[in-house]
Amino acid sequence: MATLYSTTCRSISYSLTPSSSSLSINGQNHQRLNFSSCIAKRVLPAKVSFHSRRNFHLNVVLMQDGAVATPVTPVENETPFKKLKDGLLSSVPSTKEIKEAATFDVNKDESTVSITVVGASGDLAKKKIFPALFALYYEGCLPEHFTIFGYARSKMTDAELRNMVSKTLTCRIDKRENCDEKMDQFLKRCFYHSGQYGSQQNFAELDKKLKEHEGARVSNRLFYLSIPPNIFIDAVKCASSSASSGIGWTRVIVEKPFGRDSDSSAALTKALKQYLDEDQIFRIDHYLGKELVENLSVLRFSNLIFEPLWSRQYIRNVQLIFSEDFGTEGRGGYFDNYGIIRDIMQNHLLQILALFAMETPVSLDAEDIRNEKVKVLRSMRPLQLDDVVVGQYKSHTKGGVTYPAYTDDNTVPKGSLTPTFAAAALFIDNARWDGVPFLMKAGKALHNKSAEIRVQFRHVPGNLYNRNFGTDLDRATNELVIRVQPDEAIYLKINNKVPGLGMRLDRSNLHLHYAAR
Ligand SMILES: NC(=O)C1=CN([C@@H]2O[C@H](COP(=O)(O)OP(=O)(O)OC[C@H]3O[C@@H](n4cnc5c(N)ncnc54)[C@H](OP(=O)(O)O)[C@@H]3O)[C@@H](O)[C@H]2O)C=CC1
Ligand SMILES: O=C1O[C@H](COP(=O)(O)O)[C@@H](O)[C@H](O)[C@H]1O
Repeated sequence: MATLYSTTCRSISYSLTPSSSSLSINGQNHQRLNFSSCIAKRVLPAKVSFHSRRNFHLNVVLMQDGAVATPVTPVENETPFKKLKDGLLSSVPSTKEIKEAATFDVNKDESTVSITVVGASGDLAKKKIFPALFALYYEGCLPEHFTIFGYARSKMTDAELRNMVSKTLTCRIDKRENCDEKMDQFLKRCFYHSGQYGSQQNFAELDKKLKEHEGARVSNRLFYLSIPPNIFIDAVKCASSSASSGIGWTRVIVEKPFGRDSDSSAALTKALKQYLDEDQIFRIDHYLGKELVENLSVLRFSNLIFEPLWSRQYIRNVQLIFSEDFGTEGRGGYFDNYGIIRDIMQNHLLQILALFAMETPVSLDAEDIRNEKVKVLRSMRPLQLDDVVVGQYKSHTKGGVTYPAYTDDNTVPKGSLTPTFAAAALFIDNARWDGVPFLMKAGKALHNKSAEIRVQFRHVPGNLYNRNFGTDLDRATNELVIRVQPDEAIYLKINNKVPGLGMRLDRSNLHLHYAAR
């Protein structure tokens, strides 16, 4: 049993059992969660964009859990690769295309790419960025001449960085050939420089080291900001003044959250633009690169059976669910300033919602998709406090192991009221979705790690078979489940006759299980 408080800090009770949980929003039981005990499969983000002196752009999207890094305004001299397709699978260049383009773009020019992971000692760098860079390397999609630098305040040698990174590298599931050898080669290309994020001198030292590796080649530089947002500007200022490339491009990948609210987001953009042009800034949301999120639009727009059902006429509610089975674990310095709504809902879940609910875009071009997403967002009703529940995880003991409360984390201020759990009912006031609740639920330190989209369809009116189910109408509702992670799957719950004599019905799953493909 966890105690939650609402946004006005009223105490309410929320019961959570290992197999399911039920949450009441607006007096209705909208939420049904099935927590399975699947083991989380680590996933990798990456979308790196290279740009040569000839202004040839290459957006490399390779990872099963890749991120979509998008400059907001289009860049001149666009090639087909430049147009990011905002998470649509069919729009992403194949590995072969990427390799060919990488060879054409970078190697022919004998240019080099230096990737600096700013905040290399942190969670994101360890869990996602280095593994993603290795996966790019493994697939042969990094240019011949590249160097990776970790940059953070922590004191570390190159060898210590390599040791840290090596613990998180994995080979992609189906390709293990030469993996150890490739890892060794990759690690040899990784270096570390310790420095403060606001120190011009420390970035100038980094610049010197980068130059040693780049030699006389055209040097393109990418800075990946894997740091808490409050130090983005310091780092960008120093990187652009003291460590940007003299004769190649310099680009910066910025992680979410892009501010705490509309004003701070605008202020962040304004501040970034003091040092960078818009086409140097790549904002990233790694959920858009997850396989099943990419597949969402394919599922909708290339299967005639789904699109006609995709509206208030047939859909009762849509649930967007994120849960993690671990807490902040030392990330409190960042997390406590943001909370679960800004950490997960406002970006990852909202992007999925927009992709789910948008009208058919004119084309798969990024601008066209963005336009449709914007329409969805503009049609959304401002969230009412009564439609939100927030909570914070407490300490509990399970199987003899005691798990800490959020406020037990040393990096979390004592007495913090920052929510680590939130559930909200959102509404899109347009012709397609009027009255359909989009239920978001996100939490840390819950029973399992998973991310799902659940689409619950309406009851069959006057269902002939009602009595075969008794009065439990929920049991008879069709449900489409898109399991983003772990163990990616799409399944449709249907009612079915139990084979044999008589007329007994049960629920069956029409299943697309990725692991079995
Ligand atoms: N973790 C994740 O899975 C994801 C994170 N993100 C985003 O990535 C960014 C980084 O996240 P994450 O890696 O989790 O963050 P961390 O809290 O792990 O911070 C990264 C590094 O930044 C430095 N740092 C931390 N706090 C401060 C501070 N107050 N002042 C100066 N330096 C600090 C630390 O390095 P040192 O002390 O060595 O300098 C730390 O190792 C955030 O914007 C987050 O939203 C996005 C998607 C997923
Ligand atoms: O953006 C974030 O995402 C991670 C979860 O990402 P996943 O790909 O592992 O599901 C989350 O842990 C982190 O708090 C948040 O900043």
